[in-house]
Amino acid sequence: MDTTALVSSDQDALPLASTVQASTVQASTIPASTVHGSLVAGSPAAALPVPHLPGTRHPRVLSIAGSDPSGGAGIQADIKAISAHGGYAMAAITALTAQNTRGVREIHVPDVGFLRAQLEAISEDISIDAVKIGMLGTAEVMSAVGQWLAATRPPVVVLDPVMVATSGDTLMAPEARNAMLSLLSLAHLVTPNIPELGVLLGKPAASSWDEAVQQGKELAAEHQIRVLVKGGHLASRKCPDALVSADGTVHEFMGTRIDTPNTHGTGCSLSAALATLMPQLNDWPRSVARAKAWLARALETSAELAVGHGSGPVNHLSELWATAAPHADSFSQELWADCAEQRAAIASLDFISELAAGTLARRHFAYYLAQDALYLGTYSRVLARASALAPTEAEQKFWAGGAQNCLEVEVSLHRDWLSQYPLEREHDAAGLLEGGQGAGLMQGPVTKHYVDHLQGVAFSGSYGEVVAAVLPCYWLYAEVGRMLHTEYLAFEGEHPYGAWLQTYASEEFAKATETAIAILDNAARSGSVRERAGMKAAFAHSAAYEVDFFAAPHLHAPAPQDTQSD
Ligand SMILES: Nc1ncnc2c1ncn2[C@@H]1O[C@H](COP(=O)(O)OP(=O)(O)OP(=O)(O)O)[C@@H](O)[C@H]1O
Ligand SMILES: Cc1ncc(CO)c(N)n1
Repeated sequence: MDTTALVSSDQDALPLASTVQASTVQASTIPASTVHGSLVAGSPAAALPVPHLPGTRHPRVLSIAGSDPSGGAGIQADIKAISAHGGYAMAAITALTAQNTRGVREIHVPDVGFLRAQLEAISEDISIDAVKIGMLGTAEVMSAVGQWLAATRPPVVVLDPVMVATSGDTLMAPEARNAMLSLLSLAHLVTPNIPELGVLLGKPAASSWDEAVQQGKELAAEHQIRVLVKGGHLASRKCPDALVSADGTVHEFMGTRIDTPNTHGTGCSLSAALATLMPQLNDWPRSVARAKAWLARALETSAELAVGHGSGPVNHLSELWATAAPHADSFSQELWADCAEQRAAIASLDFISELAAGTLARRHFAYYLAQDALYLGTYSRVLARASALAPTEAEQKFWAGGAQNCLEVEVSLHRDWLSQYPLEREHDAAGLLEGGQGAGLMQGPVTKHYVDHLQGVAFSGSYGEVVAAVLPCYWLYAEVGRMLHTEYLAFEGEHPYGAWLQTYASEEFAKATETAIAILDNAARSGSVRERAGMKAAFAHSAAYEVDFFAAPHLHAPAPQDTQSD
């Protein structure tokens, strides 16, 4: 065949990698099936009984199509569309194309014997619930696929008679038309676009929707097949499709044309989606309605992908990503990166370096302990609020456990530490300390602002926001703990704050932090854009207060008194 026929005229400077041989499917070469009972070669698949539902939640769908390395059409699109609909995707490659969003440059059709080997390897081992057929390219390939279909008789076969790419480049040798016609009756559904419909009928392409539906009826009647006429190529604001049965019944699906250049692979994606939906729904009109609605969403959100400079791909996985956002797992990482400045600020605080070196003044340490005890009382209540808002029992328990721990740590701070590191006496006299063991300590300004912020979020924030507000206390504390513990281990001699620093090395606390981070990511994943913004703000405020909290002892601790050791 004329190899230039496979590529567009504006690409003809680029050679084809292989010379493609034409051959025609001979009806006599298609063996009668022994797989599905009494079916015989050539009996129109559309007239066959309704396919059985698969014995798995994930229909095993085979795409027999060409490869589009840019990922928007061909087997790459099919795999995404099948996966998007819950199917298990398989792919036997008929041809390799060198194409992008602008056009097709080269086509290489491997030895057809190898395609046969691929198909046989699959069907000899795996129960196939549906087959989607895309680019076949040559008559020889069509013949091989026809023979395999006739022998295997998959319960659902959707044939997209690919002839021309969205870019206008040719994907089927013109002389392969007859071979394509021979394949039609082996499919349960044939999905031509308007130009392909014309070619199959040997007529000019329809110039109106009514004419296209009329042509669909002619093709369905002539071959006794079910046809989905696609309106993507109409020059209209509407984008209808029509399901036409062999008996002439027409089921129209109205659609609004989505204003986007990203229509590369719409036909591939639609037919792969149909092949996956049909084994699940067992109803063609319902399958078409579902696939069309999905494709509309994939077209609407296609710009998000920002792939290429021509006609880009549709966003096959947009629905999946809306609930399992691609960046959701890294939302926590984003927050972590956003608070790099705060982390650096904490690391360079005198409080931290002096604590690590053992030179921290007792009064600074005492102030820190007292404020921590005060803080934990409120923090515990905010964790209890997270528990109340939690969507799952596991998360409810996690936060409730955290709330209880805080109270226990608060008690131990008073019992074990504040008694050893009491605040200055005249501050006690000034009312900063009321009662023994530091009960009724007065909140310093930072503690007050921090707990006000936490309480504000707890009062009016969403679950995600409450989680984001409480997370810096876990995460930054764990980070400070890791840092201090490393320094403590390297300390020579007896560290004056050794007993305290050892408590920082808690494995359990590190685990709890990981869980809290995972919960945050989960909440971010199911949250709206607005909620995620709220979460960011809540986290950033808390992170800033964490810095202030560690800085506070040097700024707000009572001045040293003559009798106090310092
Ligand atoms: N801009 C659009 N807005 C909404 N739906 C569209 C748009 N373009 C195509 N479609 C839909 O996409 C599906 C494929 O139609 P189309 O006629 O474009 O097939 P095709 O030419 O085989 O596709 P391909 O681009 O893969 O060659 C149909 O359901 C059609 O209605
Ligand atoms: C491989 C391949 N199949 C089909 C199409 C039709 O969109 C394409 N562009 N590329």
